[in-house]
Amino acid sequence: MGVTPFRKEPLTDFSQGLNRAAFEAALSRVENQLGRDYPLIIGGEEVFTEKKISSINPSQLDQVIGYVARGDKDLAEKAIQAAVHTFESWKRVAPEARADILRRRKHQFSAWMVLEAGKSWVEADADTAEAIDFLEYYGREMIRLAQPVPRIVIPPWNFPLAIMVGLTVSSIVAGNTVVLKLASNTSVIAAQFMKILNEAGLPEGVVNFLPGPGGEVGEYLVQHSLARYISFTGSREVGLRINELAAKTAPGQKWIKRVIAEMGGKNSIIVDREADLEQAAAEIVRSAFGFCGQKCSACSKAIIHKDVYDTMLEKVTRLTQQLKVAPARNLEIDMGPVVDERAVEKIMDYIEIGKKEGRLVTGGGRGKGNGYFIQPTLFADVDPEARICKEEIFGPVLAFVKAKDFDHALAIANNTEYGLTGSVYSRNRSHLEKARDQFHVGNLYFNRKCTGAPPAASTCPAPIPKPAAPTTCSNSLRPNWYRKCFD
Ligand SMILES: NC(=O)c1ccc[n+]([C@@H]2O[C@H](COP(=O)([O-])OP(=O)(O)OC[C@H]3O[C@@H](n4cnc5c(N)ncnc54)[C@H](O)[C@@H]3O)[C@@H](O)[C@H]2O)c1
Ligand SMILES: N[C@@H](CCC=O)C(=O)O
Repeated sequence: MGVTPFRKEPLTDFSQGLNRAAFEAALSRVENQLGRDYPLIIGGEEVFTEKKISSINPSQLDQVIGYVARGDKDLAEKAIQAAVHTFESWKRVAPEARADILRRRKHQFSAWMVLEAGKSWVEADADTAEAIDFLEYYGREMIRLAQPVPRIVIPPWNFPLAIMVGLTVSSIVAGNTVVLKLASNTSVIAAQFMKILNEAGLPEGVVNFLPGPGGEVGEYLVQHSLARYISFTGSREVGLRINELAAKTAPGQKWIKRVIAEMGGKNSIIVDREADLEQAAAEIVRSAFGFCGQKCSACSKAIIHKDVYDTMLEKVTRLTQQLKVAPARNLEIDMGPVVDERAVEKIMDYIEIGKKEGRLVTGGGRGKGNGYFIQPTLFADVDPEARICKEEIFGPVLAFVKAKDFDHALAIANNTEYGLTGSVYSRNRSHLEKARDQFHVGNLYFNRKCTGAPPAASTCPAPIPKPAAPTTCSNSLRPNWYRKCFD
């Protein structure tokens, strides 16, 4: 049977009153459901536990989003046995991903993300659209995917719908069964998604829902003799630990475990002497401060040709100072809160480091309000060897670095152990060609921001050969692998 071609889910136009009203209504509906209890789901059975994960609204710390049951090693054992048991029947069934069920509740899922993850309306809408894209994409890709096995899926909290859905659905459409070990911060959104899978008619035991601490439940699953495939997205530190643990053979283990680990980034935008500076400035600000810089793809290093450095610094500073930081519940914000207290501490530590390594131009402190707000922060004249130029901060902190020429800019961009995304703004074709060869990243963009990779939809005029994979970014399951385009 033929399938219709993949089409990217359109984003919501919030300038339309009807769309704003529909989103407001979804927020109100979700607010009426706050504070509920959510069970684990193992082999289709709901399991409530004594210990619970309390999920709170990072924009408003006294608001509880929900209480989610907390897995432990015994429950992890049950979940893996359920996945192995169900695998025997599921591997013979070829289901379709039912994107329509999620599409009908689009705003509702986005509303959960506004409240639980602190995403702005626009960022939450894009996350939901990407989740729908993954359902559509993997529904079509199922026949090309690997031999089925029981899988462990470990997503991060920062794309609480899109990445969790992408990792889970890419597994199940190919006939795998899944133990889904969630990030605790955003487990209510995932609990809502479990309801959708149930409604779509997914048999019990195909996806087993297991929130719980990474060090305890995650490591137990990864080391289990029956775990055969681990799909992980998260920090480099945890990804490398999982890779190491999975490489050790457990007693009774028959198969060599396979690990897909998509990890962190330290991403640069290069602005050349000949470039559209207005566009570059606006998009540096979006890439650096959209969702508070809490994207693996976020720009945290702006590398600027010396001839346009002062102009760019002035433009980016002005735009940064205009950003409105406030609770994510309101449409008219540019930045909501960061996700939790740990994130606040880590980011504020980096800001203190930045004060010693560069010149603080704007920001540098906590934002106002009863939430995890941090001001968008810009450091200028940062040395390429500075820590804030090399380490992933995962927050709203941007370093400006001056380059002598284009080759120097590329060398600064590549001066990191990460290799995830990067952009070049230039009108010089030979510089773009050079970047195409020498900029060491997984996703490279020309004259476009470095966040917001579209699943499956390539705008490249022609395919370009794939280079050796960067050491800390394995995107092998991602449909957007190594896209280099002019747009
Ligand atoms: N490359 C990508 O596509 C991509 C996408 C999104 C996020 N990220 C990265 O993810 C990070 C932010 O997400 P995070 O804070 O959730 O990351 P994290 O590594 O702290 O956690 C990711 C997941 O791993 C689990 N975990 C933690 N310790 C574990 C252990 N010892 N064993 C097994 N599982 C364990 C967590 O509970 C969570 O579910 C950033 O570094 C970001 O760059 C990468
Ligand atoms: N898909 C997102 C990155 C996900 C990581 O956090 C982007 O391309 O900006």
